Amino acid sequence: MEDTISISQDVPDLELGSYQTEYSPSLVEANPAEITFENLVYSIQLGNNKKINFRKGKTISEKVIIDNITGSLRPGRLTAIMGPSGSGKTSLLNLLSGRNITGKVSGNIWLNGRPCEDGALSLVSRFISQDDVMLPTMTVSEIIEMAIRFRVEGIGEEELESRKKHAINTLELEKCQNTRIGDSMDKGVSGGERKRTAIAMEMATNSSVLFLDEPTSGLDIYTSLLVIKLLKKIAQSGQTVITVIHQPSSDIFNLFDDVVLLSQGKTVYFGPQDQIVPYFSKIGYKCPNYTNPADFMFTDVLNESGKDISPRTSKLEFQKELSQRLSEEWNKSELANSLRSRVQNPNTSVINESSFIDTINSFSQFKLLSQRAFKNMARNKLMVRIRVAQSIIIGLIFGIVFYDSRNKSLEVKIQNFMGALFFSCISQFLPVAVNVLSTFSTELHVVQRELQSEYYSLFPYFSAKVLVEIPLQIIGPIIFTSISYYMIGFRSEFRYFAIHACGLILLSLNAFALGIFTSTLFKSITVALSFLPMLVVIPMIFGGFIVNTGSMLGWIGWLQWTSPIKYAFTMLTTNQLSGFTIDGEPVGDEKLESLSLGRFKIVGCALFLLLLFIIMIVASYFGLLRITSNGKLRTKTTSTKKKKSILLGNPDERFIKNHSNKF
Ligand SMILES: Nc1ncnc2c1ncn2[C@@H]1O[C@H](COP(=O)(O)OP(=O)(O)OP(=O)(O)O)[C@@H](O)[C@H]1O
Repeated sequence: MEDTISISQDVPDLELGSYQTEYSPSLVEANPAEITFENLVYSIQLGNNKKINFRKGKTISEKVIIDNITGSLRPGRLTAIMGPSGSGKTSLLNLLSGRNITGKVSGNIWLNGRPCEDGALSLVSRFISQDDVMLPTMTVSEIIEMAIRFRVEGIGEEELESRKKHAINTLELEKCQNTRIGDSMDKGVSGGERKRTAIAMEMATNSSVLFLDEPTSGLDIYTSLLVIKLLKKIAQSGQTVITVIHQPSSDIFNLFDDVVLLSQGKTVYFGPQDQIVPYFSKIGYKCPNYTNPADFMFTDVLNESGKDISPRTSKLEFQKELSQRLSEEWNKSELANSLRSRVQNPNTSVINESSFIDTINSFSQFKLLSQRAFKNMARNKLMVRIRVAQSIIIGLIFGIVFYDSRNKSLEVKIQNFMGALFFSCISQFLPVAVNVLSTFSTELHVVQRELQSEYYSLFPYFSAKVLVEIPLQIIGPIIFTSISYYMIGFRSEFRYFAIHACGLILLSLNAFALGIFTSTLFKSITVALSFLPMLVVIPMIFGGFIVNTGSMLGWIGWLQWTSPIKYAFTMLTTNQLSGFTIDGEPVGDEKLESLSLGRFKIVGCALFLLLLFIIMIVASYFGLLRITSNGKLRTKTTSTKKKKSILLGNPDERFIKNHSNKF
């Protein structure tokens, strides 16, 4: 291994710091990958927020975000995508990597000449997004370790430790490696440390292509330089590295091999970094000596003072005209011609299996995710304590309010029993659904990000989540029943107690599934929380206590059979009243009949509760699938197997003619 890193002949000799002797990004030999694309257009429908162009009197229903971009991103080179805010940098990165796409896409993308405009690039690339959400209960070291374990099947402890150490040292995370990520309520690592952890997660494993969306935002100048130098080193190891960057310092700017400059979704420059100043000088924008070229581009080129623009022109129109003019200049240039010719003659070297991002098998994913979920739950003490405290406090309140109802007069006893049974059901339904909804919605952001990065797939995650949460949904009703049951004075034999607890456990599981399902219906937790009462009120009304379900109109009465509260209430009531006699009078059965709870008894109701739970869990899974696959490119070839076979196959016909000797 080298002792020092020589960045490049033509960049300043910058000190890399101590990490350079320890870190080698070439953990796995990268397959050279050239990404070429032609006439890429990405537009979105404006939906209800249609924009009216008053001057022309037309309604614009479509916004063009990426406007006809052609280019090539080469292996062994570090490419920066730059441009003013809103110019389409992130959209271009997403489009190329096949992530977060919600609009219409046209044009072609190739990897070594193989078509991959259907998001196939995600199979060979890692993506470090701006959004660095992570599980707040995990430490920096655990997060990096988890990322490696998800990527490398059966990794040995020694290799794991060495990769983790490399990543931690490289991103200078030693000081905070045992600190939890934290969140707004429970402060953990700083913003910059969190960002570096997100980068370290992806850097601990290798691939042919690395996309980064503003990896230096929130970092100080020193750390930003450190990160870009690391990217340079990774590029030099043969990978194709593409990063979106905002206002780089001149030291950082000089480290880039290629620069893509965008304005209003159009290409203004796409070529070698060292040609950008001569190019703009040639078209009339001379960069003064000792000025950071990046600053010059932003202030003098992309925002030139509008001296030759009519005063009546709005800023937006001025920007549009300027972008149009600069992009026309670009299209006429020699550099653009050579870029187009490169796109027509790409590197067509063979792509092999080792280029694909590794993920461990589904069973290993499930095991890892279960361990993580257990750890997360154990550390999320507040939520566990709230759930246990809720059961204790509500159990005590019920016990006190309905205390010793067994020894009251018959009317009072029946009235108290009914009230206690119904509200026991409510107490194990409503709070559970709300708790699950609020905690799961927060976790969902992390899961979405990890699914997008393809650490694991949804099924192992979901199975692990359900498996780990079930014990908590069982403990709550058991605590509640243990406290309240005998205080209220329900039937004393153990089997009645057990049936009572079982009914509440099944109901609590239904509430858990409803909470997850509701969180998959909406993107915003606020909207989901506002919608939840409706999903809870209906089962309550049809629960068999508030309204006599036998007296309901037929066309609406069927709703009672969708209410888990109804089944649990019927189960609990039948358990207490069935066969209950006073002086040989079947008082209990008469009361049961008058309630018109239907023909299902204890076992039938338990089975229906189980069935509703399964239906709701399956619905939650598909709900999750819907929201987590939102934004992935969905076009003609959707299956991963098919995408892989295209990448492993021959290049596009048009390149075979040009490159008959290249593969
Ligand atoms: N799904 C979408 N719906 C509506 N507008 C969108 C959508 N995606 C992108 N845009 C718009 O497209 C433009 C480009 O967005 P993009 O995020 O790519 O810009 P950017 O150059 O990365 O900006 P920044 O530097 O501020 O992150 C913006 O005007 C943005 O509002």
